[in-house]
Amino acid sequence: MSHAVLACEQMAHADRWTIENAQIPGTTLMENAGAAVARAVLERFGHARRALVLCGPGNNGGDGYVAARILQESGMSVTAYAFGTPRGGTDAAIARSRYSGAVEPPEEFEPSRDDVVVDAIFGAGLTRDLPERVLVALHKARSATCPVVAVDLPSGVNGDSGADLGGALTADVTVTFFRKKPGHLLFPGRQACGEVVVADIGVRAEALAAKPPVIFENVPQLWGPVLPKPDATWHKYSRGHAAVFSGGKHATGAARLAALAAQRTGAGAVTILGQPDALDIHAAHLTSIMLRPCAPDDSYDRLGELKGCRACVLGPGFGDFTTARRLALSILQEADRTGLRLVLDADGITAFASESKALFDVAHAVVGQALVLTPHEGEFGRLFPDLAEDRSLSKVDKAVAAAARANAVVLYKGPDTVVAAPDGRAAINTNATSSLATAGSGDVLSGVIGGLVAQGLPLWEAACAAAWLHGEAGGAAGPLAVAEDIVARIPVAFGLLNQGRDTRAPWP
Ligand SMILES: NC(=O)C1=CN([C@@H]2O[C@H](COP(=O)(O)OP(=O)(O)OC[C@H]3O[C@@H](n4cnc5c(N)ncnc54)[C@H](OP(=O)(O)O)[C@@H]3O)[C@@H](O)[C@H]2O)[C@@H](O)CC1
Ligand SMILES: Nc1ncnc2c1ncn2[C@@H]1O[C@H](COP(=O)(O)OP(=O)(O)O)[C@@H](O)[C@H]1O
Ligand SMILES: [K+]
Repeated sequence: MSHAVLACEQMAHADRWTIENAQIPGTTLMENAGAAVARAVLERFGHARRALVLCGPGNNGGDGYVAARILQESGMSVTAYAFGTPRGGTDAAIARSRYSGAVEPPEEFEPSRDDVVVDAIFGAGLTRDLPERVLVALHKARSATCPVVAVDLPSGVNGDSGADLGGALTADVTVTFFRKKPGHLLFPGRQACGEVVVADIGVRAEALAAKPPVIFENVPQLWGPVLPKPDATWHKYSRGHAAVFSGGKHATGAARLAALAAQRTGAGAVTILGQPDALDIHAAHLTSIMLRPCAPDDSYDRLGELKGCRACVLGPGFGDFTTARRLALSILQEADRTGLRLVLDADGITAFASESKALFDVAHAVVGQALVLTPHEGEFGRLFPDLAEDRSLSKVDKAVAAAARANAVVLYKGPDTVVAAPDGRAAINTNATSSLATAGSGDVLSGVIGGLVAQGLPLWEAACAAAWLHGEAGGAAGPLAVAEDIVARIPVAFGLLNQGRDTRAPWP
């Protein structure tokens, strides 16, 4: 199955391309779409007393009328409810005319618990808030607590952003066509969709050749091929050396979590840099991680003394904004010479809240890329306030714009983490669990990224892989996981990949 995700506009283009170039009529695509919806209803809710099909005026409603016809032919008791009339001559009007069963006005819609509701009011063509009569019907369906099958998207969910324009139902199943859209993966859309079934309706993949997709669901196919492969000639430094900057003596835990995570991710050597009193605390907790003193006014050249160090993590528990800015800027200024890459997280991001231009300027001066930013919602707003506030942008749009502005890979955290690259690629992570919502979990993630970058992974792939592994480890650690448990499960997550046992995301 393809893991490309299409914007609604790209989907409409693929539909048109298929109709024009593959000579497949729009009515055939609609037949196939409606048949896929009917199949989902029959497979899951074929025992329902009645199928009540809510049909809008556009092609989404057209799919609904096709499904209504097929459900009726299969012996179910079916009633359609018309929310507007398809324009004459459209595919939807043809679908409407081929359905010979009952069509009632919305006011007649009275669902009960034993029914199944098919929501085919609006899909990709949703342009404005839902009209009152639609809201009333959706409210009735919600109150009836009957199962809901949504066509393409629950009506009210924006296919590009996942925003709920108001009142969308929470479906049990959403049947979409050809490829997923961002709205299926971004919250709150993801929650409204329930299980997402992607149906092949005959739309041709060649339709995407001229402009290949740049948004993906974050699955191992994206980055599996660049994961480090064991090599018999390895030594610890050639495997990859990562450095983590520690906070002061009362804030050492975050750096320790990041360092342990980098180590569990496969970095052959990990060093924590910090002030001597902080290192004393680390020394009491750590064995195989190296410690190296580094005073606030030390030149960053100390990093140059770290053999083969390719990645450093700056920010978790760091506390000192002035030093964070000085270190980050000097690491980036020297990045072309040293090859060192910077994962800037937490306090390292906040340190640039009112001085982001200085960071972006040095990041742009690097040949290639040297910076990964890992903001959560609050940190994102500190670095990119205008993007954060722009309600016309989806989370993917925001992350992509931020990545281009900062010349950085931006991993925008949350239950629907988006990883964007300056060239416009974006992956939406779906392999995560709410057990990751625990203090220190983000520190673990920055360490996983640092560990993968230290092993030579390109930055976007490293961040995507890290989001996936972090989610997998969090899942393995269970609902009451604490950050230490997530670190401990990273090898389990890796093992799953290496053994190709992950059935949700087939290994290439
Ligand atoms: N060949 C294809 O393309 C295929 C497409 N397929 C299916 O088509 C769906 C997309 O179809 P679509 O473009 O017709 O949009 P759709 O979601 O039905 O809504 C448009 C209608 O609703 C109206 N309207 C919108 N918002 C409104 C609001 N808030 N309140 C009130 N009215 C509102 C809008 O009116 P207008 O804005 O023009 O005034 C227009 O009349 C897609 O999701 C998939 O299910 C499949 O069959 C496979 C083949
Ligand atoms: N409900 C959730 N579902 C999935 N992932 C989550 C959820 N809540 C938080 N996360 C993930 O957990 C991590 C939390 O990071 P962060 O907010 O920086 O925490 P901390 O600063 O305490 O380490 C992020 O990777 C985020 O994407
Ligand atoms: K719908």
